[in-house]
Amino acid sequence: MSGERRICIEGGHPLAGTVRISGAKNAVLPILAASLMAKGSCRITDVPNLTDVRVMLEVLSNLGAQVHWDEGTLVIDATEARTDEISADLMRRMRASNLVLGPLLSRFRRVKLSHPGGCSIGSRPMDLHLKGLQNMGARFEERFGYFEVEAERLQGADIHLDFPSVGATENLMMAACLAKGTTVIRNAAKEPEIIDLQNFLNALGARVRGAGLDVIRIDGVSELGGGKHQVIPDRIEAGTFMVAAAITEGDVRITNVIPEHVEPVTAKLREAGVIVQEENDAIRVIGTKERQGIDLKTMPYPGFPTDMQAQMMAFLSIGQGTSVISETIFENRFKHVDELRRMGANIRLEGRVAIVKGVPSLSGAVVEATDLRAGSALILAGLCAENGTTVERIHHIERGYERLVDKLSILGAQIRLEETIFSQ
Ligand SMILES: CC(=O)N[C@H]1[C@@H](OP(=O)(O)OP(=O)(O)OC[C@H]2O[C@@H](n3ccc(=O)[nH]c3=O)[C@H](O)[C@@H]2O)O[C@H](CO)[C@@H](O)[C@@H]1O
Ligand SMILES: C=C(OP(=O)(O)O)C(=O)O
Repeated sequence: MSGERRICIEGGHPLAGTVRISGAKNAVLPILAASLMAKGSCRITDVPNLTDVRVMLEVLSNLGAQVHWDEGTLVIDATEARTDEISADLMRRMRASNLVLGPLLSRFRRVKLSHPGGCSIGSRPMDLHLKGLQNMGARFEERFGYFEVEAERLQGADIHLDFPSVGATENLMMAACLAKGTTVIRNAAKEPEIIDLQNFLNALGARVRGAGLDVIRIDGVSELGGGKHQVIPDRIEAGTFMVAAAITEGDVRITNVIPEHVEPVTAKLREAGVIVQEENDAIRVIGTKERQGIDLKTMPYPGFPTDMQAQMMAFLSIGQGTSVISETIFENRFKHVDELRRMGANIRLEGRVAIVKGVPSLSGAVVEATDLRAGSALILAGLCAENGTTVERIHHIERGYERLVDKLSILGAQIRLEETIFSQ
């Protein structure tokens, strides 16, 4: 038996009410990888139930970590963990599986993992991760699609990243925790998830400072123990709900948000005519008919996040203005354009720039989620389209949104999950 899941939406219902944001996927994944370095029990709360989290937990269990997960609280004890080959299948299922490289190398001095490969948004090489580890004394070989990386105890080093890569910053920060001496990472990524990782590592006894700035310093320690940590709210899920309120001309209060983390989205929605009211840890978004075309360019934090580009494009597809969207982070992150066109959007691509000419309305169609955020953009388009929309290949969406269909239903969306079972 095999099944095919899809999401069906009847558009045209303004969203209203309150929605709570889950813990951040991009914060919890490096935190789970980091827990492999701890000798002791780690208690992590606000862990979202996502496919990517489940895959990472499978990786941890296969490496001998004890994992207990109950209602958003995870207890992980990796005291008895060992280094082992990580199956190509697990590596393929989740890009962020490459985040175990730094922790395993640092603790066990040897690691073998298959290349996580590219994905539909770009080739996603790991050269910056490996170059940084080489600076710390690691040697690596790439054979038959596997990386074999080895080191004596890693040595602190002065590392300048050519680009503020999120994953490379995280891998090097984690590797440096158990290294001998001090590591300095310059031109580091400044995303909020990097600060969350620093807080987790320090709760385990690491000595990391500077996360959120260009330069991060890590004084190596000989061992990490257990600790407690609450994962920060997911700024991309929050941004997606902000656009959901705007695109349906609804009125939604979004709780468990750090407003500063979604500031780039807030600024662009306001520029486009949406009302956004900030509270301490909540945001209220009120959509209006007065939509303006805007220009936006994806940039490393605190610039506009690439992970919100597709959702904003769906929003800007409707209205009177023309918008210009430049994607500077990933070379192939416009796959949603063809699908939005199927729904009547008027979008022209010129290399890494999309020119979006607003249309009065979109019409429902059968469309395909080509990646995680492309999928959420199509759901947003479906929420305001005339007639019904069916979004297929939703396993991409389930990688990064916890209970998306339920949360949208509670806000008044006419949306349901459908499963067709085929017998073979
Ligand atoms: C699990 C997680 O946190 N994923 C996020 C993380 O991905 P990820 O950590 O993979 O993103 P990076 O910041 O590393 O990648 C950004 C750019 O740098 C390039 N690059 C990266 C590393 C390297 O060694 N060489 C290289 O050329 C990539 O191909 C890409 O073009 O940050 C991205 C950029 O904000 C987000 O879209 C992803 O949601
Ligand atoms: C690209 C994303 O994630 P990942 O790096 O896990 O593929 C994303 O969250 O939009």
